[in-house]
Amino acid sequence: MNAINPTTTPAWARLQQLAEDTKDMTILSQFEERERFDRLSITMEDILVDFSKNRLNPDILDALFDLGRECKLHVAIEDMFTGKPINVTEGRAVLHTALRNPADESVYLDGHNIVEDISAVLKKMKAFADKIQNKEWVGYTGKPIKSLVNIGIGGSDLGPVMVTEALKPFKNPDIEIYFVSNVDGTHIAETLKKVDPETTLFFIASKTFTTQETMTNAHTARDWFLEHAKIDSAVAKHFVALSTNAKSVAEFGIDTANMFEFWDWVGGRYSLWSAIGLPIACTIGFDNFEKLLAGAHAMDKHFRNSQFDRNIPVVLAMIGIWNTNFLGASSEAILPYDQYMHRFAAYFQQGNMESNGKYVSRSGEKVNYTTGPIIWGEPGTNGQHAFYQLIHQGTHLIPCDFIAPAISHNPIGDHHQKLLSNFFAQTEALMKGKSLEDVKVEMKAAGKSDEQIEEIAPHRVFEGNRPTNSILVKEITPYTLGQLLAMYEHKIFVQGVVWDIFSFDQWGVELGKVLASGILPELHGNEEITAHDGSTNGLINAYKKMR
Ligand SMILES: O=P(O)(O)OC[C@H]1O[C@](O)(CO)[C@@H](O)[C@@H]1O
Repeated sequence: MNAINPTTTPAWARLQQLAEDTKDMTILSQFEERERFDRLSITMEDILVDFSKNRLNPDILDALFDLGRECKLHVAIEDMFTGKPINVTEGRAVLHTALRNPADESVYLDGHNIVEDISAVLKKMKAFADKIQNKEWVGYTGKPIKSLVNIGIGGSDLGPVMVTEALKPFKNPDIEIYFVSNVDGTHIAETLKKVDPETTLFFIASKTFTTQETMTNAHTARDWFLEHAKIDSAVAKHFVALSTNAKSVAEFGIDTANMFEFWDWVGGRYSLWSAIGLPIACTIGFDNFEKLLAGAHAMDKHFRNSQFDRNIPVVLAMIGIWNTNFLGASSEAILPYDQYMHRFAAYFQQGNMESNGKYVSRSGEKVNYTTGPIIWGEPGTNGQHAFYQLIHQGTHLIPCDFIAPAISHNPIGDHHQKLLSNFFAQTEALMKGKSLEDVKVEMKAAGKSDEQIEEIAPHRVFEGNRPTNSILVKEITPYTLGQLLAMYEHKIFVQGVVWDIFSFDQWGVELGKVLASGILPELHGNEEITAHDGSTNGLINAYKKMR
């Protein structure tokens, strides 16, 4: 992969000039072109992506796609799909896309067709998920499994949590699923209160099988289970592992026959498509899990084969780059108008920030431009009553993605129309704003005095011109959710390529882990600690006195 500093490309210089030339351009003025909505929206099957409410004109869009070309984006896309070792700092390929390939489409890595390995694990996952769903997998007292507990963190938690929540309408009503991630004992303690050892199955989900939080929770769960079951052999019926590390799985005491394997070319935050997705398959059924994979595969094909200006992930990525690097945005909000998708933003917080939160370029130098934005968000309409004030009238430019299904899984009265009226109104308000003149006219009509108008009117003005993308989905199903997830994954990938960073490692999380393992033994005794800086020593010693 060629390292290209994007700021050295002709397109970057053009975009800087365009940003200067269009600094007074309003989004609304661009709608004088009647076809703008048709031109700046893309429909793929049951998903409509409208990006017309952005500060874009045709020249800007052209320059953005040129930037992609000048950063060799087309080469990078092929490198990823064909298994080149693009995760350079860890010496690995990045092939989560192969996990959703149809079984008859080969993908070769080091001369070996990995789709065969993937199919074998999927077959094993199907057999297991079917047994859980059909109440054929029984616990040590012969009762079928009713409760699933996934113990994992980061990519071994957030994906399954988000998907099982988003697809709750497809859940088997006889099965409950719980997630334990935090090393705070409260998380496991509160979860264990809700489940019965005779009917509970634990997934120990960890790519490395070394992560402190997961291993600590896994040991606590096993101790709790054995306090009830008393016999070690019962563990086999109640613990399965989802991992790449067979040796550590065996050392923990899980029979490797109960291990569902994945591979080092699956990044943790891209792993819900692998064995890490087993809790999803057990909850919504394997058929639905396959539909999730099929939706993602459809988006993979769209991404790999569509020209840049009709390519949803590329368009979203390049708009994000425009907003970040040329308009000065430093965060992006993801706002699903779907209560079931309440963990969607949290999921892509990891996906995006662990991937593109980097200041070192692929050639090892500190970048001289902004990279990955801060990702955050909550479902609408709750967010409207919490943080939208700042999005409308704050001093930060916060581009937003609004996402909603046209059809609700809970069509009660006019709830859904009210929900969607808010979605549409918010994007309109963010674009149009409200002028001082309009505020004054409105206040006058409401009988306010000139003095009151003078004093209050400025506070009621909305500048508008705030960019949004609107993503309308016919219905949230396993298939369309798979499409949406792959869409954002590829957006992140494209941005990493243009920003010239390595999106598939996460060295930034290591230092804290190492220091914590050094501090842990220092917390055991009561002696005063002096090995650190003044603040850290002070905090440790204060903790020892307080406890
Ligand atoms: O699946 P594992 O190996 O337990 O790792 C969990 C998470 O920890 C990280 O390595 C760092 O936080 C993530 O990338 C990963 O998803």
